[in-house]
Amino acid sequence: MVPELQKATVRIRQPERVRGIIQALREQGVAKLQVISDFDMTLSRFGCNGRRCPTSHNILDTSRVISEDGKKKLKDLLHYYYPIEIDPNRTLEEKRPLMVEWWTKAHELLVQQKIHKSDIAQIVRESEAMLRDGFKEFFDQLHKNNVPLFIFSAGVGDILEEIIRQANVFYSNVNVVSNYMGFNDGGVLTHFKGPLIHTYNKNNTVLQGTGYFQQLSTRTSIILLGDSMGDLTMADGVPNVENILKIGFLNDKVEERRRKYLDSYDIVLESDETLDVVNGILRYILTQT
Ligand SMILES: Nc1ccn([C@@H]2O[C@H](COP(=O)(O)O)[C@@H](O)[C@H]2O)c(=O)n1
Repeated sequence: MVPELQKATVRIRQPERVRGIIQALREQGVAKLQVISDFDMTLSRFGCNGRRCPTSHNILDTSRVISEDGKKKLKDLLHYYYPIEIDPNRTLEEKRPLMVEWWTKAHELLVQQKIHKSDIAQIVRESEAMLRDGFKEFFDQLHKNNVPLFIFSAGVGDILEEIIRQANVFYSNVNVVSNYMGFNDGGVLTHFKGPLIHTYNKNNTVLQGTGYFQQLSTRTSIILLGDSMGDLTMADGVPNVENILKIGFLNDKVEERRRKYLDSYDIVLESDETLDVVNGILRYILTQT
């Protein structure tokens, strides 16, 4: 069916169920399909040559437009809050207020840096941002088949859009909801536009008023791509879901988090820096029989 599912990085708790969902997605056809994806560490790489790749926040935090003092403070926040974000022993209820705290403090520090809108393209060009191997085939397949791709990100929208633009895959079928920067008339960052999106509120509550999923009410087949427990709720606002395939990238603390990921995602990809499996599934679904 999908040869890529034999890769050593693939783990599936219920293979028969997964086969059934993939078959149903194919039978329902391309006209009913939409893809909902996280960005950081899902469409972008987690690591490269033994080093961590930056998130959209990290790209900004470590860039030349941030003062040394600002960089230190942002790094301290990361070192304090990231272990909390990925801690498998804390509940989502415990994590939520702490994530709001992290994002709020980080955004306040960024606003103090007087970042210019016109610097963003260069900041991204100079960064180590990397999309996962196979990204071109992924974006191209969806675009050619008019399949909507909804990127739901707790990162920085302006940065991630620029990454996708510089990779030449920001096609008309791509829609992004994320934390966007607000600039004054002089092009200087003054605030982040609301509602604040963090790892654990990626659901309908922050999509109120966008009408995005309502416009796609005939797209009842879903492929969801994520890398955290928070990403599992990204499709909650989609009306009348018929079939949903949840694919999770397990990037960090693999052994500790494996059980939770296997219980929550249909397919778990362990330390896999590619989109091979996703592309294989899309090829199978999008191939007309
Ligand atoms: N100041 C921050 C805040 C968050 N992050 C990381 O960005 C990721 C974005 O969230 P997604 O759920 O959309 O992937 C998140 O995993 C945080 O670790 C950051 O680096 N700096």
